[in-house]
Amino acid sequence: MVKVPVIKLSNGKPIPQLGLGTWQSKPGEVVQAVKDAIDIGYRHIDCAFVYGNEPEVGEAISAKIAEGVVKREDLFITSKLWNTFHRPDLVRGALLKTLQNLKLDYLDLYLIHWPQAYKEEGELFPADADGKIQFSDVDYLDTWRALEPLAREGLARSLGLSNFNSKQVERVLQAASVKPVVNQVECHPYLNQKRLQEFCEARGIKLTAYSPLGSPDRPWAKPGEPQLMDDPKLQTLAARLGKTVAQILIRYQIERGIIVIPKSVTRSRILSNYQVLDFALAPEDVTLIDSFHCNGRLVPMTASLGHKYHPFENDEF
Ligand SMILES: NC(=O)C1=CN([C@@H]2O[C@H](COP(=O)(O)OP(=O)(O)OC[C@H]3O[C@@H](n4cnc5c(N)ncnc54)[C@H](OP(=O)(O)O)[C@@H]3O)[C@@H](O)[C@H]2O)C=CC1
Ligand SMILES: O=C1CO[C@H](CO)[C@@H](O)[C@@H]1O
Repeated sequence: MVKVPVIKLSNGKPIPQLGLGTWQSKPGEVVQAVKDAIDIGYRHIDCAFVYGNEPEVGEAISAKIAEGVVKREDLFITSKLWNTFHRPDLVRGALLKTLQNLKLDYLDLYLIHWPQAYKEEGELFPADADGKIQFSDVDYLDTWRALEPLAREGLARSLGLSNFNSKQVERVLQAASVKPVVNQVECHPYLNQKRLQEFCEARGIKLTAYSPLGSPDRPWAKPGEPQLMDDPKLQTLAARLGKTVAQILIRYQIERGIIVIPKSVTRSRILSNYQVLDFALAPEDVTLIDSFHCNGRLVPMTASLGHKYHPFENDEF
């Protein structure tokens, strides 16, 4: 099978352009999903503490290393610092906990999951009596400065951001001595992130596309809400090319030089999502898909609207 393209990050480290997402992959399903993915050829797994399944992802990784299918150095493992651990004195412990969960001694990439912090040392979604998330005003620059020594120590080979808007990215770049190399953001045809991609790439930061299939299992989707993969224009294109809509959506990001991390716990889909390496989209098809952009954000993080660092409230991109 054709190999997944590898992108060189601005710090010289390679990242496989296609990875497996793990949000909402239940502990009982994710062990097999990650094992299947590694058997199929995936070498990049996207994790996060808040997904609640790092121990099981780690179990699958350890099993495949023990079987001799892969070596640790063949894998690219990303995880993310959750919002309740932004306070500088909590950052090291959070990373060590993630490493312990994943049974690893280093991560390839550690991201600040969101720029906005939540009240520390309690629930991961600390809510008041009315169900409103309780914020913390820790500045993400202080969080970043706490991450830098951990990268120097080798606990994370690269550092990055997630859900940071262009102004927030710039603010980190101005303060950072270890530069962020990735910004992981929602990205698919309805929200193609063209401006953010251009902005970040001009500054040595690659985008990773999350929810590339439109996250049909997102918990806040309203019943009957149209799904990206059901879009008739995409279905027509997929039929013309003899591919599935999911394959078109994944290949779209590969054509654009964006890293892409579709999630599935279904072996047949994990396989077909990987079978995107032996065909290309014509430039006019990429342009056609680009034209579907409608600022259609599917992960708006409404729970923390009003936070001074909410990335999607005040700034254009
Ligand atoms: N940094 C951040 O804030 C965020 C990061 N992420 C990351 O990005 C990953 C991907 O995004 P996510 O929101 O999960 O959504 P995706 O867009 O990857 O969609 C996942 C859903 O699509 C289904 N699916 C997968 N492949 C196919 C296929 N070939 N045909 C039909 N349906 C398919 C999956 O079902 P099934 O599993 O049942 O097969 C699942 O329901 C996450 O898992 C996570 O790792 C996501 C959101 C936010
Ligand atoms: O990665 C993510 C998916 O789930 C979380 C909510 O539970 C989001 O906050 C986050 O962006």
